[in-house]
Amino acid sequence: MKIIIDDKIPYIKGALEPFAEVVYLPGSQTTPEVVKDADALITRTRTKCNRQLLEGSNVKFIATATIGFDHIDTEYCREAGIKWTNAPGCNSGSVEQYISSALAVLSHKHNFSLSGKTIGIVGVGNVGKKVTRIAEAYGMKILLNDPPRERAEGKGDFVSLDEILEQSDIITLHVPLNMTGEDKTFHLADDAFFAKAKKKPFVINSCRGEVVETEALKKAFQADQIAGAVIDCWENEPDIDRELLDRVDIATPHIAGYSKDGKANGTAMSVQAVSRIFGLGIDDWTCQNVELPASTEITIEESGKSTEEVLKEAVLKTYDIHEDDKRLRLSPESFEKQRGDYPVRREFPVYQITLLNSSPETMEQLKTFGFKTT
Ligand SMILES: NC(=O)C1=CN([C@@H]2O[C@H](COP(=O)(O)OP(=O)(O)OC[C@H]3O[C@@H](n4cnc5c(N)ncnc54)[C@H](O)[C@@H]3O)[C@@H](O)[C@H]2O)C=CC1
Ligand SMILES: O=C(O)C(=O)[C@H](O)COP(=O)(O)O
Repeated sequence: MKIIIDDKIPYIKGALEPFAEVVYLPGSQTTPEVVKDADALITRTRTKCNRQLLEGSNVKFIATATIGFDHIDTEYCREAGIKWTNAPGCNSGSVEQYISSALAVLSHKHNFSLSGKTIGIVGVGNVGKKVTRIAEAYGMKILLNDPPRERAEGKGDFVSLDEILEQSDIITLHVPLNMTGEDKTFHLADDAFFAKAKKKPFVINSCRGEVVETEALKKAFQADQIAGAVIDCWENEPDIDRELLDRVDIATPHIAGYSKDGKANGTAMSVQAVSRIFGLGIDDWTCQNVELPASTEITIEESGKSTEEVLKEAVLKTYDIHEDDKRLRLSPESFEKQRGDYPVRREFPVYQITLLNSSPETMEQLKTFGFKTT
């Protein structure tokens, strides 16, 4: 058996070598010639798994170590009898941390409290649910939009996209990239979307670049329809629009999901999937030696601070989104390299917080974020 693995997938070396010939390659070098005699691919968003790559090959199974699977032509795979899987939820905690940090930085930069502001969450799956949790802890009012869930589960608390646009101070997008169909999300944020945004909101896109139409977003800035934007996912990555880069509040190179925890989950889920499909007997394989930051202990003095201030301080001590923003602005041409060389980031549950002069309410909300507390 031969398995081709993207060489930017961490912690995987040695896992499959006892069962197969394993070849590690950059996503860009995963060509039709290379995959011709492979049985399985373990891949990332950078490899388009379509007819052009796969036709006439031996590939029977593709595991992508990511949540999104818009790089897999699922219709072609069905026709060709190629099974595939993604890694649902693997880095949703990382995106939650990214949004927590982005909200903290926006509120500092524009001098407003998150508490009492209305956040519209579009797409309420693994990521959207976690963002709901942290937004509630910050004291925000929540509006949820998810038509597929609404159809399946009933109206419940869901609202229309128009209501989100009319009432939100901040809108954050967490939908998959759907190119067509009833739930199309390609250019979901277009001219009409921004024209309906009544409260001049901040817009956050950490799902897929193509969900927001770049020209429409630039026009929305010019027309003063939005207060600002946070962009992690861009159209035409890695060749991103420089004018947009200059306009947005926070710009990052598609790294919202790049905590080590998220990467390790994606790797483990992919290895386990290959094991199940080919009967390798390592269905419970997990990653070893996931790096920790220099310190996982945080001490915060609560006196004189609101719960929101303490939460923002705690979040920024684990992950300050400014660092990613600075690197991208300094060197937008090295977008892909910055992703490949991404520093160690760990999610909230690895951190122990000591809160001095603590209030029960703040302790409770720190726990909601997933911190260990004393
Ligand atoms: N920037 C990054 O590093 C990362 C980006 N992502 C992106 O975020 C997306 C969401 O991730 P998850 O929440 O884990 O996925 P998920 O599949 O758990 O949830 C997506 C939700 O969006 C809903 N949805 C689908 N079409 C919709 C529409 N037209 N309008 C409103 N809601 C709609 C679905 O019903 C579902 O509840 C992924 O598909 C991926 O593209 C995910 C992880 C990391
Ligand atoms: O999981 C997803 O979906 C993502 O967008 C990933 O964080 C992207 O990771 P790469 O596959 O591009 O490394």
